[in-house]
Amino acid sequence: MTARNRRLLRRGAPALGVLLLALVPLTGDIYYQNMLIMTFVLAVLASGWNTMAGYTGYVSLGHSAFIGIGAYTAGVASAHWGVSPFLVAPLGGVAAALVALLLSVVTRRTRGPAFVIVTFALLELLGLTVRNWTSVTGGSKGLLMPLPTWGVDIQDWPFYYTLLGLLVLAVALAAGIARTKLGIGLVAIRDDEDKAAGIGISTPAYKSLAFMASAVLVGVAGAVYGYYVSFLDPGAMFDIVLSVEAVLAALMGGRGTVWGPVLGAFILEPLSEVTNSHLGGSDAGALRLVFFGGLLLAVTLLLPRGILPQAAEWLRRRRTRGATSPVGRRLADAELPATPVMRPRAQTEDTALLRLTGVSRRFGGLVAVDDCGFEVTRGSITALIGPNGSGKTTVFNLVDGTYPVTAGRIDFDGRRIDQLGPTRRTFAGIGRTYQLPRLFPSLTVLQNVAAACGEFRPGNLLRSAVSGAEAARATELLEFVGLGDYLTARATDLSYGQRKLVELAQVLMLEPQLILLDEPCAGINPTLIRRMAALIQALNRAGQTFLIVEHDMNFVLSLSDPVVVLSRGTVIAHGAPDDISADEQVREAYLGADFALDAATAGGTA
Ligand SMILES: Nc1ncnc2c1ncn2[C@@H]1O[C@H](COP(=O)(O)OP(=O)(O)OP(=O)(O)O)[C@@H](O)[C@H]1O
Repeated sequence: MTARNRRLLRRGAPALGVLLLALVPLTGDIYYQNMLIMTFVLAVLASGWNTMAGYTGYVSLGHSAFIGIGAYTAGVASAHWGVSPFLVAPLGGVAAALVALLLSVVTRRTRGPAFVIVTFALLELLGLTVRNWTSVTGGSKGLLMPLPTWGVDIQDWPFYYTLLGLLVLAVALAAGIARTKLGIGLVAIRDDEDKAAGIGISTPAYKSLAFMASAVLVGVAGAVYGYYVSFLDPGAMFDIVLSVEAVLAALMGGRGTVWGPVLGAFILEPLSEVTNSHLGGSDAGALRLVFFGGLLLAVTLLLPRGILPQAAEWLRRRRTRGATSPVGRRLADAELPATPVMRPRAQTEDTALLRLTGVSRRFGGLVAVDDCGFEVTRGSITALIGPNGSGKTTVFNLVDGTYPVTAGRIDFDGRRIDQLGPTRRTFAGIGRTYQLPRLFPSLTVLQNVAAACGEFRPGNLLRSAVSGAEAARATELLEFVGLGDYLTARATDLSYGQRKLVELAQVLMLEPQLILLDEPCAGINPTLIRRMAALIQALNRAGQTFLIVEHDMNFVLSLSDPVVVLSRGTVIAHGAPDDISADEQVREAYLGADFALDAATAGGTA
């Protein structure tokens, strides 16, 4: 299929689907009309859940709480003001979004299973509140909604078309988010939240926006749904089964995709109807829960990625069958392209860009860094070397804000930074790579680089994820590190060494003043080591400051000046490479008595 036909199909199929759905009520079949109304509610709920769990990675088991919030907000408001619930339905969306905002603030440091439990608790808490706030909500007796004001001849059409409209909006919102910088940031958070914070993604703001987006339309749909069922019962409005169905729909169709949750809802709701009509008696509720729990288990085991991603993978394999992957090609030992121009930053008078003074870090009884102090001069390539476990990576983690210091202070560019969070240190001008590269596996190489942001500009969040000057810059940086041919490759398809180069390009995207490189040569082949050395030198000639941790002594001693040596978390030597390699204490603690610098293999840099 040509790209044009694919585009046509992508736009035409949804339009045709909406048109067909719009025609259903005209057939006059009440059974299917009601089934579709419930399907729309589930699809909006599943789509909202997907924005929180599929895009952002925060799995909620209480998402149906937003249905209840919307329904009760509209029910109480319409009773109070004596107006149609349709008119106050948007208030249901506002209330749901505000609760979602509160949830994002309360759970700022809560991840994984703890977050799941919080969302379940939220659902229970709201149900309890509604049950006990009798004067406003009617308590356990429930709340009667006003009767519809239209004639029986048009049946439930107003509910049907409003919910269909909400479903279209939900899909448009999910698709819109996926295309923006916000969306790419959410996927980065899902893949590796700490790393995302380290490349300048303001995770609290992104998560708050995502949570609100995941709740707002669910709240409006809840208001319409409440009016449709005509009676608000706390048990039904804050029902865990509805949450489980939404999770199941999204997982079945494809978590993290735009259409997966909708597809899942259109499969699941008819199934639910069947179980409803066949599972009667007093145990019907429990049996349905067991049925959907079992289905959830089956989907997780048999279709872990969901129908749409699995189908897309199958198509991709078919398309690329027999083709050789460009990713396996050896990087040429070619000339480097021109060094990218870095944005000049205002500088202070201080010649030391980074200064650690009396810094210590304990992990329980273990002192990983002990009264450590050294400076990184502007424009230098400073090496930080020392035996395994001497505290080098911990120093990096203290400088970039991954860990707080136990004692001492860290100054960067003339100001104290040890109280700042990781993202603010990134904005201050510190960029960092990792011993084991940490790229976002769900993003392409270009997206990985473009996701990095050196400052927070709220206006940017709704801009296209990878476009304009930013895309051009990310491409330029990838070409500079030698990976211009791999822009659309998945980060996970690259070799280990190539990932290290992408991570360097990602850091350069931040236009940092200081780059911390954690073992840039570990596990990569000699060609890439030479390329890495050439890149570092070219960037340094253009004014870039580096602090490098590395065990390849030929590489690091030929590249750096000065060299700082750590042993047991303390600086034991500091000086020029020749002095360091001749230092008795350093030889004894790290280099070995017979150490000699091999200029011929020194990263090709000698
Ligand atoms: N999060 C942590 N919790 C507990 N102990 C830690 C933690 N991080 C580091 N350590 C300990 O701190 C000490 C220093 O570790 P660190 O990784 O900083 O050493 P390193 O010099 O980078 O070692 P290598 O050269 O092997 O990478 C080690 O004993 C390590 O086990």
